Amino acid sequence: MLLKFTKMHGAGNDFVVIDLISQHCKLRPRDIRKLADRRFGVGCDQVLVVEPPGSPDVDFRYRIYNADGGEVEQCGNGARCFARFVRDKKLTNKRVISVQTAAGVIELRVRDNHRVEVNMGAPTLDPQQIPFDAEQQAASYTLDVGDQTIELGAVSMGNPHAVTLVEDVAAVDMARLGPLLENHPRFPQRVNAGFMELVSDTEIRLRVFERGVGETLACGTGACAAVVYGLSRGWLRDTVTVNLPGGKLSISWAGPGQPVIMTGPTASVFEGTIRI
Ligand SMILES: N[C@H](CCC[C@H](N)C(=O)O)C(=O)O
Repeated sequence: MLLKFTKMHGAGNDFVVIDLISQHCKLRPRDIRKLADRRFGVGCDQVLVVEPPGSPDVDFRYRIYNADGGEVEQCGNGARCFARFVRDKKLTNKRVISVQTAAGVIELRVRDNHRVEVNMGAPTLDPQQIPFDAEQQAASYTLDVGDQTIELGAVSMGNPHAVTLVEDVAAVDMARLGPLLENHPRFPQRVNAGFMELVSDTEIRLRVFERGVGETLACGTGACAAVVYGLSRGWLRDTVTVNLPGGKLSISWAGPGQPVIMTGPTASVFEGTIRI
């Protein structure tokens, strides 16, 4: 079957976006892996699938698949690109769009110059919800990772994140530490591994080794998790600029029980069709 797609990115975190409202096909994990393959397919970090709403009180449902073919709960950069996609494709003309994801309903607000603000919902720090194996919830945890002991924060934005404070993100041995953390046995559903460097109490640098993908140029939920951890530790204020290798995101959080608000760019790069 020939499948139409749109190639997009949010701060360099790239996506193949597929409208399964006007097209009808069943995407198996091997189809996702082919779409995401940078040589045998289109190439992307995640595949985003647009579906009709499952209930009358949301505008759309969107499914998120990592490059390894696994479906995941949440994708911050993807949510922004989703909002741009459904408006570019005239599937809606709303500027405030509610979307059902596997982690719950999120609200997208389209701002000027293709920027989108996303209410990502409230973070979870309860280890059982993340999930993360720990006796009890704590401000940080120490983990044996390879031949190192690493202190990190554990946060869920609907998907699991481990955040480590470092002096210099450029010096992180991502190729070695990333996979060790992603597959650490104390994260039973694996984890996205973020490395955060403090620039000031309102600015950080961040690199993320994403579950199911590897290092990406940006990770929206990772940026949210890093700010939640940094603010919880008293290192950050309530609105933070997050500098990622692919671009900048603005993250705001008013504290426990409050939603995290992420604002950032979207880009639509090309359209195509692929034989699946
Ligand atoms: N790799 C993530 C999903 C995509 C998250 C990221 N691309 C974002 O922008 O939030 C996971 O397995 O939970």
